[in-house]
Amino acid sequence: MTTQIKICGITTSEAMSAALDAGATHIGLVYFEPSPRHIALPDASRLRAMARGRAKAVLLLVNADIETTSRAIEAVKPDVIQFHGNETPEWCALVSDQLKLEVWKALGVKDAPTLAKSARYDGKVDRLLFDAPAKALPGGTGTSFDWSLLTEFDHQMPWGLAGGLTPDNVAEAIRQTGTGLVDTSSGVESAPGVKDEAKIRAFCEAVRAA
Ligand SMILES: O=C(O)c1ccccc1NCC(=O)[C@H](O)[C@H](O)COP(=O)(O)O
Repeated sequence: MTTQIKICGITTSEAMSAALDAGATHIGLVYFEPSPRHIALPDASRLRAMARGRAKAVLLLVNADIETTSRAIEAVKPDVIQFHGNETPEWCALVSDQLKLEVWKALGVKDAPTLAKSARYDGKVDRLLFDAPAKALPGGTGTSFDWSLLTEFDHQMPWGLAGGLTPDNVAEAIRQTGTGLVDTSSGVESAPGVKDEAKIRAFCEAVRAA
């Protein structure tokens, strides 16, 4: 099975071109001001247009209110909304039903009980994205969690793996977890928020070789 690749936190057309040319299947655009990867809506819309027909555009929001959520979706017209805060299953389902968008929910995995709680989202979202627990920010932390928790988990719905993935460890992550989608941000950067085109290429090559 081909592993899907999400390169998250794209903020420039150069990084977008590098990710698309390297074969990313999903591009993440972060709309969350505290993040070093935050992007204004007009820029997100312009980058989103570059991805059209080549990769799915994933718009990330964190605990955004209804007005912000609607405004961001209207401006960017993403293929997928990724909720990366404390959004409830009911909120995710509402957005999915009303806006007819693919909805993902990211969850920070601390231990087996926190993973078990992800069942609340079964049937309410299209995919769960298992990430490292929040630090100063809820995502883009550059840290991994204990992948063995996933191998023991009874997955009931599509899911992906995020958190500290790099060109050097992604093959092992795929081997250990059997994930069908990997997501990286810090692991393909030279500094927080600055994407490194060579690392993007290396990451995608490592996934295909896994
Ligand atoms: O990337 C961010 O700055 C960010 C900030 C707030 C919420 C989510 C954020 N990123 C979400 C992602 O999907 C990242 O790719 C994921 O958390 C993995 O990040 P990393 O560990 O840096 O590879």
